[in-house]
Amino acid sequence: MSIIVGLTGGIASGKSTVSSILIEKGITVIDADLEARLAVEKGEEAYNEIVSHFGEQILLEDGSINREKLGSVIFHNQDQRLKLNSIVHPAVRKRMLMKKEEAIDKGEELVIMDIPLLFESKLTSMVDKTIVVYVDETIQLERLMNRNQLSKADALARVRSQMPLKEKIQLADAVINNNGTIEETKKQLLNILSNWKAI
Ligand SMILES: CC(C)(COP(=O)(O)OP(=O)(O)OC[C@H]1O[C@@H](n2cnc3c(N)ncnc32)[C@H](O)[C@@H]1O)[C@@H](O)C(=O)NCCC(=O)NCCS
Ligand SMILES: Nc1ncnc2c1ncn2[C@@H]1O[C@H](COP(=O)(O)OP(=O)(O)OP(=O)(O)O)[C@@H](O)[C@H]1O
Repeated sequence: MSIIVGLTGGIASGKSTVSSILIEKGITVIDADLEARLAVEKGEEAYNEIVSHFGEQILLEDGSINREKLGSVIFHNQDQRLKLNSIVHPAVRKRMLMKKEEAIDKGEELVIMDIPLLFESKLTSMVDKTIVVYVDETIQLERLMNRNQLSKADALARVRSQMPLKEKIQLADAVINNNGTIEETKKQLLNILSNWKAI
């Protein structure tokens, strides 16, 4: 029997950091951000729909999607964000479910699905248990501004485009507090998984 864990949190709260710890241990992590990138590559259906809705000005010279530009549109405009979600999310869901089935078929005992919008998109039925990676908003903004070279206003717009982390905590089976060091985060993660007898 496989146990499927949904790993979520807020933007820049530390999901990828937690995922890397798991990947190092040889555990399969299915990454929604990665699947979303693949789903909008040139030639994919979602790519064509994005170009027809957002126009060719959303493309780079090589014809691929200018992610920085698309981000600056959708993180400041809810209607455009919902439109992009409606184009990309069905393809992402399909890819994620395929990967999950593959992992189950291989007999993997623990499978992690790293899904930033797990609660917003009501995808909890895809998983058995949920972990939220939490950080205080001040730390979240600092890390996001540093990682993406964003202004405070742009970072705040991205944070505000998601369900507040404090609400996600209420919905989670387990919470990792990632305000501290990565070592502290790792300890919490291993503790949760061993309580669930997942490792
Ligand atoms: C807007 C895009 C082009 C920006 O690309 P960029 O390379 O700068 O960011 P990346 O894809 O790595 O996402 C970074 C983080 O932003 C947040 N985020 C991304 N898309 C959204 C969204 N539609 N709503 C809220 N938060 C989002 C997530 O926390 C994600 O982990 C890209 O995020 C995108 O295509 N988003 C729509 C698909 C989506 O919802 N992806 C999230 C998981 S399915
Ligand atoms: N405990 C920590 N201490 C210091 N820096 C950290 C810690 N955890 C994560 N970071 C840094 O914070 C940033 C955000 O972390 P990470 O990329 O793991 O977040 P994420 O939740 O995967 O983000 P996104 O939603 O954008 O995909 C990264 O630059 C990462 O190196």
